[in-house]
Amino acid sequence: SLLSFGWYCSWGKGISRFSTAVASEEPIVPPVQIQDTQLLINGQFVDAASGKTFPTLDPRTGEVIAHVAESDVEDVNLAVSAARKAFDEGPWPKMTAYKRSQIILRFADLVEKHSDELAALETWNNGKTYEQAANVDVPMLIRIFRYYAGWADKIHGLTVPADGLHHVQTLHEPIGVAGQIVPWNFPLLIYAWKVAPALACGNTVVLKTAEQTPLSALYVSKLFHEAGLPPGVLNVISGFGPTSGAALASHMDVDKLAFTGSTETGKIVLQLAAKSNLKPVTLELGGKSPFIVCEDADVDKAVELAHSALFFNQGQCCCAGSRTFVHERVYDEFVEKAKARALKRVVGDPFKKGVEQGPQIDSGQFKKILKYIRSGIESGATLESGGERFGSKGYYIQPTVFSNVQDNMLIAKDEIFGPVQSILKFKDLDEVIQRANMTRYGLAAGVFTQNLDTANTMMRALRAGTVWINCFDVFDAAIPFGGYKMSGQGRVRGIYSLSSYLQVKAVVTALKNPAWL
Ligand SMILES: NC(=O)c1ccc[n+]([C@@H]2O[C@H](COP(=O)([O-])OP(=O)(O)OC[C@H]3O[C@@H](n4cnc5c(N)ncnc54)[C@H](O)[C@@H]3O)[C@@H](O)[C@H]2O)c1
Repeated sequence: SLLSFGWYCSWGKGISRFSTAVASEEPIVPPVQIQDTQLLINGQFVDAASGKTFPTLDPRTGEVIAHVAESDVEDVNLAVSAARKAFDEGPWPKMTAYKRSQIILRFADLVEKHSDELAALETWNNGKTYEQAANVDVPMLIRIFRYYAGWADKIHGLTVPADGLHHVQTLHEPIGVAGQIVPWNFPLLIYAWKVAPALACGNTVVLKTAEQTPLSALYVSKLFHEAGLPPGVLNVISGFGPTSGAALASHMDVDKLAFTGSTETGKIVLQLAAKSNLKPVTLELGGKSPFIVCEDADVDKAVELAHSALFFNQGQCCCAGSRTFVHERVYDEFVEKAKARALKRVVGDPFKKGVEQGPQIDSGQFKKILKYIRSGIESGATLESGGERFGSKGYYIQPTVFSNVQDNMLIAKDEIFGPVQSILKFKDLDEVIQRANMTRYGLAAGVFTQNLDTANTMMRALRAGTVWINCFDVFDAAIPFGGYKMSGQGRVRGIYSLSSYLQVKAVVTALKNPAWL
């Protein structure tokens, strides 16, 4: 399907020229019309109650793509009451699980049909490469919805052998209205991680998109209604965190809150939930994940994986392998090759075939990343490649590699969320385990070794929600994902996500004659 876009290959020939000059070329015109810019409440697209809108920008240029309705407290109230009514009175939680799963499957089929447009919209609004949006983000969204559609009719309780004259059973019921707040780095993928399990379990949803990337969630949610989703079951609002997001987190009629974003905002929403109705909260937050290359690792493979572990999605991944620990025996070779690989990385218009890296999401992130790069230089790390903006337009940053990074430098401690690789040297396993764990985060870790004993030790010793061994960024629908420590609470994906969208009700019935229990 990539080749079906004539424009996609129209720049022709070599991609090498793009690695030096993006600014001199006009951005490729995305092959998609923007239709949905209002709030989706109770199955209808509506303006914000205030009539306010805000611009959503193209990260390639900083120019306005569209003006989008800006929700605030009043709109959140409307969306929550639509979701409440759909839960309390509507058909969704009461229909057979099989029927729910059929609607979700129909939705996945519709997304598949529209996947080219959807990928283009995601690239336009986010800056990620079209190749990634089309081959990773959209197919994964489809896969996640099909996976949870499969769960819908396999959720059931237990019969419990309690002491005494009682028949005891548990009912696994939907929790009610789920409030969901998502970030901008994987707008569609994180939408899927949140919406799919919530709906499969029979809940209703109010989802607030990130202010940088409101468009793709509106597009797919319209398709959901075409697939037969009853009105009010899935409400999608665009808007800002401190207004709309905070109103959702503190709403008395929201029964559960799921948040993905920064650790700082995670703390805020947890407080808002506690101060209002004590709604349970799941949090997927930031990370500073170690990627550990042991002395026996295949260096070429490790270089390539370490490169993609950090630079994938412009370095804007919560689980980015942002501390590359390399054993001293292979360190020099690794640094040379990591630098060479970064210098080869193709930066340019994300719609162009062969481009590996597009722009960062916005000017705030762009400036923050450049500041961290300056801090790396000032604190004495060795700048091996990159270090500056790329081109003169938009939010592109050169693939940047630092070696000689020390644990106490800011670039080794803070989540940079950009294309900046920090390479640190280590001597032995106990030392690297201790240093890898010396962080407030605990989202993921990568280990590169051919020694089974080393792998077994590391997988147990590393305090992280995911340990990838000789691989990285494997995001299957069935694999649970979440953080230790300040990287979050709870898990998304897989069977583990279901429990955060279910209540367990114990039903105890007195028995007259226990003989047949
Ligand atoms: N662990 C994961 O699965 C995962 C996945 C993706 C991103 N992330 C993290 O997300 C962060 C990047 O995303 P971001 O910059 O959009 O994060 P952010 O915390 O600034 O924003 C995330 C969402 O929270 C909303 N928000 C902001 N302030 C709020 C408030 N006071 N009340 C309620 N909602 C509020 C925003 O509008 C947005 O929708 C990174 O730290 C990254 O590691 C984590």
